[in-house]
Amino acid sequence: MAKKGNSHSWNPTNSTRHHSTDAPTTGPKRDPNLGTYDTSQGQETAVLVAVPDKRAPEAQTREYLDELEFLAETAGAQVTKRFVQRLDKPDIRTFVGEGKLAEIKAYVNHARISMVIFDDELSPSQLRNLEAELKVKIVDRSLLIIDIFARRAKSATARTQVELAQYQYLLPRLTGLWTHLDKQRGGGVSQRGPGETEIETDRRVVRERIDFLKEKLKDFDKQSHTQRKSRGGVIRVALVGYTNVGKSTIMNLLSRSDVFAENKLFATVDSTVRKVVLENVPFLLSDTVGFIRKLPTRLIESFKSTLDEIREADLLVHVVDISHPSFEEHIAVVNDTLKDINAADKPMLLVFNKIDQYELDSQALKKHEFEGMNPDEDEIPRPSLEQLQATYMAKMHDPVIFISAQERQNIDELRALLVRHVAALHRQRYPNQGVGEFYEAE
Ligand SMILES: Nc1nc2c(ncn2[C@@H]2O[C@H](COP(=O)(O)OP(=O)(O)OP(=O)(O)O)[C@@H](O)[C@H]2O)c(=O)[nH]1
Ligand SMILES: [Mg+2]
Repeated sequence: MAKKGNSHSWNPTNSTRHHSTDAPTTGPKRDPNLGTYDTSQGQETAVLVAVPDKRAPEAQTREYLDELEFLAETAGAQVTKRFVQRLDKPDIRTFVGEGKLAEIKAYVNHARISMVIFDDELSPSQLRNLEAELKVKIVDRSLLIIDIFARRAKSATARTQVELAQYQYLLPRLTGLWTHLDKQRGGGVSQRGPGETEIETDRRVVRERIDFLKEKLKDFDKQSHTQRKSRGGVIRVALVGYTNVGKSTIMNLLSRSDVFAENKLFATVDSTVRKVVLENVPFLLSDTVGFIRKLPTRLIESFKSTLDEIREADLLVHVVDISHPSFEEHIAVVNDTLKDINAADKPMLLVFNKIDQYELDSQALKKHEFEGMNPDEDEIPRPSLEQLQATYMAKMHDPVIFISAQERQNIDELRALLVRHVAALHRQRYPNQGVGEFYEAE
């Protein structure tokens, strides 16, 4: 069953930021092992900063920031303000321009904000400059996502993968922070500041840890490869999709299991595999980590073992949240990520989920229009669910189905669709074995 709205306090143990010799008197506690800080002290207050392209539509900018705010909330931070500056490209030194930075600084000081979150990955030097200027925690999109993953990862493999991503994020950022500290102490550029040796030591420690974690993951890979081989003879289906679209809810529905599902981003980080038998047709169903726009590449790389589940699947079930205004972009992000991990040319079923929510939202919009309130003038009128279905049935190459996992709408049709495709794949792959045989032999 889906658990809605569970709130957990954020408590990542290994947040890889804020490397500094001078521990602040208030704020996050320093991890003595690596000089990193735990960013989970109580409820954090945060502001969001985005630098959209000058031509980006207003509605898109708002949605990107909504998503960043959702990520921040998932990580336990309360967002109190958003700053947007339209530029051709972000400022190379401080991401935003001088004027905007002064505006952010004034607000951060006045409202006693503890963290500034940027909707992009910052370069090590941007990070250092912003930290020197704003004197609060600077978090970029990559770090925010890595921190959420750190909180969610449960299995040994997922935890090792997250730790690898954390150290890889940290490594290029060690220098910057030290140089900044040296300058504060009055050390000139030509002068070798104190800490020069320490940073080399730190770098070495981090590199060694990265090597160690990579080796450890290789061992896990070997183990899971053997495990997967022993599952031979049965078709493997993977649920894929953008984060928070309902993959785990569908997994629970189909396999009658109890996988953690909730209205937060990245509820699932570990992949789960269940054996499902529908109408005597057995297959393995795996629930996987959701995708998101601008997923840090290093995170994808370090999550290789988890993504193998997708790469080795015979059939992908691509779940889409049709009630989300950006669902089309989400489809594109998922398809691009599948390409990145070499899993794009697999047979796919498209499941448009949350039709109940789509209808609810449409009714609410109509009511607004009727009452003469139209808050979004740049918004294009919504097609009806029937119109959408017709469009997508005609437009997509893959089979399409519209469901509500929560309200159990069209679930029998989804099961029938799955059975048909799994049985066909089974006959193709194992021509000498009857579809039910594997199951019966067990
Ligand atoms: N209205 C509505 N909500 C749904 C439906 N299916 C799932 N949800 C809700 O959507 C939220 C996310 O569902 P999950 O199943 O956790 O989504 P997920 O794709 O596994 O998410 P991640 O693991 O975070 O990538 C939960 O609050 C679900 O209860 C649906 O058909 N309609
Ligand atoms: Mg999930």
